Amino acid sequence: MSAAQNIPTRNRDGASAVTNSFDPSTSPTATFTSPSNSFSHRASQSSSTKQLKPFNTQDVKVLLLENINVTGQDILRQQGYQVEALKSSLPEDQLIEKIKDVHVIGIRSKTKLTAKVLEHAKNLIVIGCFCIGTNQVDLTAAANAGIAVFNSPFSNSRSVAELVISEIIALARQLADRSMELHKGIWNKVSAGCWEVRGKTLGIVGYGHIGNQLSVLAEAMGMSVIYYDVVNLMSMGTAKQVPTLKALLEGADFVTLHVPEIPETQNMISTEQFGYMRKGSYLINASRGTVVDIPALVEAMRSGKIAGAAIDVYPNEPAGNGDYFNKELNTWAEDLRSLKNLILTPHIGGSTEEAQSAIGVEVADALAKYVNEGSTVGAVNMPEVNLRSLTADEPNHVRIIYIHKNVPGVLRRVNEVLGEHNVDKQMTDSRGDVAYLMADISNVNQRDIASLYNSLEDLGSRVRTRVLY
Ligand SMILES: NC(=O)C1=CN([C@@H]2O[C@H](COP(=O)(O)OP(=O)(O)OC[C@H]3O[C@@H](n4cnc5c(N)ncnc54)[C@H](O)[C@@H]3O)[C@@H](O)[C@H]2O)C=CC1
Ligand SMILES: O=C(O)CCC(=O)C(=O)O
Repeated sequence: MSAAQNIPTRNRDGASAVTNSFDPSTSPTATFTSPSNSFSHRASQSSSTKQLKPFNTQDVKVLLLENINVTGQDILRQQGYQVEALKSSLPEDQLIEKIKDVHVIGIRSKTKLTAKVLEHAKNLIVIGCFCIGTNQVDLTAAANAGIAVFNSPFSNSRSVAELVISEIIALARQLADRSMELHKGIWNKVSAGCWEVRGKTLGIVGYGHIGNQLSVLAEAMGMSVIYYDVVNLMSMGTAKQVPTLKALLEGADFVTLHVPEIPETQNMISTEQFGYMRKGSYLINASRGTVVDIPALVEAMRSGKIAGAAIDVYPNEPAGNGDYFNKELNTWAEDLRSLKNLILTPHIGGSTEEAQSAIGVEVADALAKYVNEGSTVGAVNMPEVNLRSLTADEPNHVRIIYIHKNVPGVLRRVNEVLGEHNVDKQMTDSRGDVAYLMADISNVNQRDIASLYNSLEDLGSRVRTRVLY
């Protein structure tokens, strides 16, 4: 039995459709019985045109890790899916065991969905990253296995920007040190080395969603803003783009990093770059832990070159709350903990009620739309393909999703199969090695569905076939 055969598909009589759901030859009646059964009982009442809910949604198994917001959990449960939600991430061996069984997985930044883990995810059709970053997922391995990946591209950008603004002032005033001292009962009223931020220059590396927000907020506090980005961008306010990272480091009092984790940003700030920074300047990293060479930062702070830093992200982060942040996890953890004017936060840039609630809704909606209707709009590793939802006025329609290798001649062969029927509408697109085809076919009976599915599965180019509605 192929991997795709364990994906839930339409079941018109409410019987379980997960096991062997796409194998009409072994179990035709388990999946496609009672064609006369009306769709209307599953039609959504919320829109003026009733939209169909496909197959038995209660057969869809969802695993949510890392304390996904209740807004997202609720949306997925309302679809009827079986949702298991855990508070923390899972170590690789446990993840491999759990992922074997599920059709949908939701994660945040800590769960590593590597090619090795995905190899075991035989039933998985979609991954939801309830965050911005998708570096924790092997996007190519996922696409090649026909697994779509969604994220939330900007729901927590404002939260990160506000955290960084608070850190700029806190670092300039050595706020964390004064607070820690007083917690220990020590009164230490000092002004030496403490500054206003008004009139200082903020250097933003990576002028995307977060960098933009930050730019506006910093100027409102009277700061000048310069930024460095690999693409030419429109400046917010009076911010100025500089041509090189070196120029930014030489020109800024505060440097803040907002780039993705990609090979080019690995150790982007190391000994050489600290060398370019102004004496007494500050560094903030709320992007990804691998962007800063931490031993080089420790050295730059010990030498007095860098007057303070705020670090929110680390190359290795604990799986959940309560776990230790120590040298077993990152060899230099104790060095960081010993430094003055160094704000350490546990990857909370996007951790606000507003951001988490918005992300929950955005990603859960995208997952449901993908599972139920096959829409890849917003996917980060697949071409964007969508057709309007089928309605209750269109009985005996099926939607075919055919994810296939992007090689010559496939569409001709697929259309030979589909051409036996009335293709109402069809859309196809490719991205890299993978192509995605969606077609709505009318007046299809049960036997047709079985034969359509088997014919598409038999084509050598197949990555994954799904039949919806
Ligand atoms: N600490 C936290 O909780 C959070 C961390 N993040 C991290 O922040 C990163 C940035 O987020 P957004 O601003 O939303 O991303 P974005 O994609 O909107 O912007 C990133 C910018 O970096 C630029 N860039 C890429 N490579 C570069 C390079 N080598 N040098 C200079 N610029 C480069 C891009 O052109 C783009 O303009 C995310 O990828 C994520 O890793 C995001 C949200 C929360
Ligand atoms: O809140 C999280 O778990 C991750 C935030 C983050 O780093 C992101 O959105 O990329």
